[in-house]
Amino acid sequence: MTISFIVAIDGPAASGKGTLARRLASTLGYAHLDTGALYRAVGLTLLRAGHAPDDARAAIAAASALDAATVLPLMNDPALRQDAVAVAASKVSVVPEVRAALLDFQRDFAHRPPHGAKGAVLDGRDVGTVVCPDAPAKLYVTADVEVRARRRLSELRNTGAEAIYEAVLEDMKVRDARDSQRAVAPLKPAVDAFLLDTSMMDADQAFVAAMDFIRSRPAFPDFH
Ligand SMILES: Nc1ncnc2c1ncn2[C@@H]1O[C@H](COP(=O)(O)OP(=O)(O)O)[C@@H](O)[C@H]1O
Ligand SMILES: Nc1ccn([C@@H]2O[C@H](COP(=O)(O)OP(=O)(O)O)[C@@H](O)[C@H]2O)c(=O)n1
Repeated sequence: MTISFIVAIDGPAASGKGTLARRLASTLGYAHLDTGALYRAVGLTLLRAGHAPDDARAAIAAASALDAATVLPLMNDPALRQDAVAVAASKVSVVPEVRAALLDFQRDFAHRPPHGAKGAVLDGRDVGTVVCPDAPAKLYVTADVEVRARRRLSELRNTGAEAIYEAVLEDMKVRDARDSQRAVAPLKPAVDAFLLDTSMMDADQAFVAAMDFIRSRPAFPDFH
């Protein structure tokens, strides 16, 4: 059985992880998992059931109830991209049992990617540090918070949402702080991660830099 080549991409909100991960996965023929969507799915489930996102018991129950059949339809729900759901995700994700309930799904995806893919690209906050600490290619994608807020602002406005820069910036700072200061699986670069600051890079430049890094990894199987 061939070993799945795992690419772990972590970083704060709107740094460009998802854009990069999707493009790397399609170029390499690998499967892609947006791990944030799992936490968003838990947050959205709570909001829709009328629970507060900091209701740990409800969050644990929702995370434990998620399986491939229930999470996949949620992953494509446009409501997942709302900022209120990102905030809810950030609140449920501080609960250790929520993280534990989602861990096997992420690891199974990475090590046995669907459709017989030869590798997997996972993006999130703790992929290179907790989910797949042995991943042969780890990237930490970041950008100045003002740059990220402007990117998230245009992303939200493109979905028709009313968004104000100052509010998006403030929300992002609060969420980044919660993600990096939490006791369990805090957001931080793995010691062996390639640091990619996209503040002055467009998506193409970030992609080229990431591909160069991945190709340089000793375990990277040539692909044609
Ligand atoms: N390098 C980049 N330069 C400019 N805009 C970018 C870049 N990477 C992504 N974007 C845009 O910024 C927004 C957030 O990117 P995304 O990949 O969703 O970030 P993340 O997954 O880290 O939250 C999206 O609208 C995306 O098109
Ligand atoms: N591996 C992950 C991915 C997301 N998350 C949480 O889920 C929230 C939403 O993640 P996301 O990747 O969808 O958020 P953006 O980076 O797209 O803004 C994050 O703010 C984290 O609090 C996490 O704790 N661990």
